[in-house]
Amino acid sequence: MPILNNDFLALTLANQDSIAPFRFSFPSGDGFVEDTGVLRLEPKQPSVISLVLSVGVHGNETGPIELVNQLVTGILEGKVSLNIRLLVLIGNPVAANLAKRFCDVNLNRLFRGAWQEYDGFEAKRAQRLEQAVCDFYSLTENKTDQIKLHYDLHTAIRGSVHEKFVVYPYVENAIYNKEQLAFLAASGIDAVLLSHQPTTTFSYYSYVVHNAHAFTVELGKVNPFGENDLSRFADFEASLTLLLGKGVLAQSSVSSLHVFRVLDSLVKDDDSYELSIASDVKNFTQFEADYRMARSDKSDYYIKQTGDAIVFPNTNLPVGQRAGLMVRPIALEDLQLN
Ligand SMILES: O=C(O)CCC(=O)N[C@@H](CCC(=O)O)C(=O)O
Ligand SMILES: [Zn+2]
Repeated sequence: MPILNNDFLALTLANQDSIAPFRFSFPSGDGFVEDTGVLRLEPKQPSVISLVLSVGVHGNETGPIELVNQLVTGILEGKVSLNIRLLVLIGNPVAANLAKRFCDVNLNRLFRGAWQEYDGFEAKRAQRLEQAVCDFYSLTENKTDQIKLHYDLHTAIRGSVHEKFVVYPYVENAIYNKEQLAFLAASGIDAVLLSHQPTTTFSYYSYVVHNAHAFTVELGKVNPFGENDLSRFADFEASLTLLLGKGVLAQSSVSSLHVFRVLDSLVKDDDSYELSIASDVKNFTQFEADYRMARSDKSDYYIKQTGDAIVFPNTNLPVGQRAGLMVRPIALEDLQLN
C-alpha cells in the first residue's frame, strides 16, 4: 500500500493515535510506515549514513514539519533519489492536530527514560520514539562504520537575534565535531549553544544513548500550518537534499557561527516566578550585569556579566521546569574541535 498522494503528514494527522504498519516501494528504495508518524526509508544501495529527522516534537512548530514532509514527498515521487538511510518522525501528531505545543506534558522533557515518571499521551509517545530511533540505528548491516545523525527540528516561541540556531547537547569532554559545525554553517545556522548539563531532550537522548551526532535545530519562529514561508529554510533544505540524495555533508567555514556557552538554566521554582523581560524581547538579547532577570518568592537571578543573554524565556509552564537559558558568547577559537 503506498502513502496516499505521497503525503506522509496528511497520513499521520488523519491517524494521530495509531496506524497499522505497512511496507511500500518508491523509485529509489523501500518504505516502512512503522507507526503513526514513524516512517523509515531504506535506499536500494546500502549506506553507512543513518539520518533521523524529527519534527513536530512540539505540535505547533509546523514549519519544519512542512519542510520535511515536502522532502519526503520529493523522495517518494522520485524527484530526489535517496542515497542514505532515513527515519522521519512526526513527534506529536495529537498536539499538531490541536495546534498546541503539547497536550499533557512537554514531550521534549521526557526522553532518556524520563517518560517513566509520567502518564498520558506524551509519555507513551516518548517511549515509542526512543524505540523507533533505537530500532533504526540497530537495523543496519553497517553497524561498525555507521554514521548516526539526528537533527531534531523546532521553531522558537519568540523571534531571535540569531534566527537559526542549534543546541549542541552536553558533551562531557568539551570536544566538538568540526564537520557537523561546518555542515550547520552551510545549512544557514547562525549560532550554536553549547549545553552545560545532561538533559531529557530528544537530541541529548540520541547523542548520549546512541552516540549520534545530534542537535536541536531551531529554524525560526512558530507559525500555524499553511502560514510558513518555506523559502526561509532554503539553505537548510539545500543541505538536507544534498545529504539525502548524495550522502554528502555540505561544508562552510565555521567562522560564520556565533557560539554561546550555556551558563545557567533558569528553573521556575514557584508559582510566583517571573522574568523581568517584555513579551517581545528576542532570544539572544543581552543584558547588563546585576540586572534582576528572574524573581520568585524563593529566589532571584541577577545577570552575572554584561553581555550575558537569554534564550527560550518562558514562564508558562509547571513549577520545576526550565524557564529559560542564560548564555554567554565565546570565541570560536576557544572551542576544541575534532
Ligand atoms: O522558544 C522556546 O521557548 C522553545 C523552543 C523549543 O522548543 N526549544 C527546545 C530546545 C531543546 C533543547 O534545549 O535542546 C525545547 O525547549 O524543547
Ligand atoms: Zn520546540
